[in-house]
Amino acid sequence: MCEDANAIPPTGGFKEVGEATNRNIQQNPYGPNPADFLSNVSNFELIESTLREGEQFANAFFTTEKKIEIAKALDDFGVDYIELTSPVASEQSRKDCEAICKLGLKAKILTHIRCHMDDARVAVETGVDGVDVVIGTSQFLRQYSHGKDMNYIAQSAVEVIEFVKSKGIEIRFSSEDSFRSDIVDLLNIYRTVDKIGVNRVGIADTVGCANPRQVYDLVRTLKSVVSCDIECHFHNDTGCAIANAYTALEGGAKLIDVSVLGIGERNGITPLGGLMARMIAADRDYVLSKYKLHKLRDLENLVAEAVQVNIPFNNPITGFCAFTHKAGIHAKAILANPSTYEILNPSDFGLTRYIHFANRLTGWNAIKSRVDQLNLHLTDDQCKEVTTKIKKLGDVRALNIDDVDSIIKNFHQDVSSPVIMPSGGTKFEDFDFLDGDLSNKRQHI
Ligand SMILES: CC(=O)SCCNC(=O)CCNC(=O)[C@H](O)C(C)(C)COP(=O)(O)OP(=O)(O)OC[C@H]1O[C@@H](n2cnc3c(N)ncnc32)[C@H](O)[C@@H]1OP(=O)(O)O
Ligand SMILES: O=C(O)CCC(=O)C(=O)O
Ligand SMILES: [Zn+2]
Repeated sequence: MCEDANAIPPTGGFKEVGEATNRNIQQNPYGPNPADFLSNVSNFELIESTLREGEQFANAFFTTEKKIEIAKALDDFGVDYIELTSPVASEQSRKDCEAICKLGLKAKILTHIRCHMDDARVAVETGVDGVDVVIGTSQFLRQYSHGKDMNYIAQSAVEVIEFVKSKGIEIRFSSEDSFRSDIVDLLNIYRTVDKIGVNRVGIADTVGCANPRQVYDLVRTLKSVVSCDIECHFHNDTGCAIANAYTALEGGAKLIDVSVLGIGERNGITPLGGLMARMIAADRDYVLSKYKLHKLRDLENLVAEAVQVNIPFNNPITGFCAFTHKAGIHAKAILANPSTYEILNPSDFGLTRYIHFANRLTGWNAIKSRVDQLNLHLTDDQCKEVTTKIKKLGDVRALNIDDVDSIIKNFHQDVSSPVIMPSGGTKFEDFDFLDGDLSNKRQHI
């Protein structure tokens, strides 16, 4: 049976291509597409917004101490930027921003403000490394939020950007609700702010309406009119936040906004963990060189506890069954080579895989590996026979690991010292020992 995930060759499961030389070239089919010549899939950065967008999550209330703990954990994980709530949101928000700036973290600290000089004046005094400025450009927001036209937006953007730049700190300009904004308006405003030396421009899918093709097209178009970096922010209302982030990088965006578990307004934004899952499939070396992935689970637990939610069962990487294999066909192949049914290697995240064999979908290969683990000796035919018994009980009720182990041990005992019945047959005590809870049904391999 397979030892652990470290036994998988790093390129396990990938196609070998290239016959021109004697060497076979290993190519990752899930990596950057050479046709995306502007792609930043292997060169992306993270703007971590748990302490800004995440604070807008319905359940979030972060004390100063909790913010500091989260900021330190994010920094330790290796995020490039940490974005904080606007210092004009409240007195405590400003003080917290100043306190986090004083921590001396490796990550650059940003604060997020409206496109207004009143906010900018406060922001630059907090000690941040950069300011993220945003203003709505869609008809909806222009009419119902701030009520300003594109000329006014351009003027105030230039004023705020020049002011922040004069303080020697980074400045990003973003249009809110970009995907429901007029493309000509968007390109004009981005061209204007790029000309005056903004560090980054941002695209925001504020309502989560965009799909990956729209994202790719907008990023590619924007890339052709600005020379600065492009940052993207995706809400997850229609379930595209991770896919949109990936496609944005393919199109040439450089920075992606994320939050731990995706917490944010409504159902949130691109989750840090989910994006890590996507990116490690694309470029494992790059991701491992930058981010301490084995800290992900603790980081998610920290934030989940702070905002009083559970880690979703189907969360990428850290969902309780993210590396659990159940059906017999899967289990057999996984035991032979985990790459058969895993695109991610759990050991990259400090995690382990499991075979769930205590159920009626199990197969004799999984049971045989359990027999081996129990240090018992049964022939293949005997393993098949005991598997039939396990499946039979599995048809009656949910099983746990003790159920299966008891069936195996009894079977083993009987075949080792058979009870001779009057008819000359062999009797097995089948299921009379079965009891216990239904937890712990998994076999760790
Ligand atoms: C999509 C996003 O997530 S953007 C980030 C959202 N973040 C926040 O809202 C931070 C927390 N917010 C707050 O604490 C408050 O909303 C504050 C302090 C920013 C403003 O509070 P108030 O002055 O009481 O205004 P209120 O919240 O009711 O309305 C927002 C105001 O900002 C204006 N505004 C909204 N967006 C922008 C913008 N991008 N640039 C400039 N002004 C804006 C609105 O016109 C409105 O102004 P009004 O006073 O003329 O009505
Ligand atoms: O500043 C940004 O780019 C995004 C702001 C935001 O949270 C949003 O538009 O959803
Ligand atoms: Zn948002």
